[in-house]
Amino acid sequence: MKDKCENMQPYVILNAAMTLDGKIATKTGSSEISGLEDLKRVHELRKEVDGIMVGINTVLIDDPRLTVHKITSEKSDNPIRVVVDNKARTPIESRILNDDALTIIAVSNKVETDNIVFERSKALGEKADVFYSKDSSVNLKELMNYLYSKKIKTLMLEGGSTLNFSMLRENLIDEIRVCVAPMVVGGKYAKTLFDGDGFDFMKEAINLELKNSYQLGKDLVLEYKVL
Ligand SMILES: NC(=O)C1=CN([C@@H]2O[C@H](COP(=O)(O)OP(=O)(O)OC[C@H]3O[C@@H](n4cnc5c(N)ncnc54)[C@H](O)[C@@H]3O)[C@@H](O)[C@H]2O)C=CC1
Ligand SMILES: Nc1nc(O)c(N)c(N[C@@H]2O[C@H](COP(=O)(O)O)[C@@H](O)[C@H]2O)n1
Repeated sequence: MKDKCENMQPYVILNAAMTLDGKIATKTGSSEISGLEDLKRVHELRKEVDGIMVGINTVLIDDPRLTVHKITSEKSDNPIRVVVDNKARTPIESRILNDDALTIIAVSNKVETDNIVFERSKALGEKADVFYSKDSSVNLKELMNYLYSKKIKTLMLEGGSTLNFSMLRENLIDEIRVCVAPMVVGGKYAKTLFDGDGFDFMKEAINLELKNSYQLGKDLVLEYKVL
């Protein structure tokens, strides 16, 4: 993986699993999509990177560990975990705050005006490193520079769809690796690989180049470079 030292930003790989109809979770938040072989691939990637990042909704819905636990590993293999969490809503008892790895919680400038957010960020500071953004929604470029300064040279982005789109729109994603499972769930309220506001016109679309594709068990893995 290349070092993006010229921008002082980590090299970012978005990894996700989706159904053939592009959903990364059902409308109720159920998201067990990858087969066992793909989960092993995901954990090999977690072992390879310096950091792993998710949005706060993913923490609230999945309570993920974001450690390397589906393959043989040691604690030192776990990447630094990062949560993009405007209002410091990460529950203190959540698994992402356990002792398995360091965690960084990125909060917005709401800590300056909202006392409850300030108190929550202070409590989170007991268990994690808190990054304070200057903007009302975490400034992702600023955050990438901060993560790079913390020696995170490679970062795995693990969703959800809102954060995925913000990172894509800000041109912060270098690669997309997606597992397409042979299932269809439908539903206009089910999360897709990229949600957020979306673009208005096709000419604004982010272009990709397919670099690799292969079958893993029943799943298909597609690897793209973001152009
Ligand atoms: N199948 C898969 O590979 C994966 C599925 N998921 C699923 O995705 C769903 C959660 O996705 P979402 O609801 O879209 O939430 P999300 O996990 O993307 O979190 C979005 C939230 O992050 C916060 N945020 C702060 N600054 C932000 C910024 N600059 N840009 C964007 N967000 C910012 C906001 O509060 C925003 O609402 C869950 O159901 C989870 O299971 C999540 C990861 C992987
Ligand atoms: N690659 C992949 N395949 C799936 O089927 C998934 N549901 C996910 N979800 C991501 O993994 C997180 C759970 O991590 P832990 O096992 O608890 O460490 C979940 O929050 C999503 O980010 N990914």
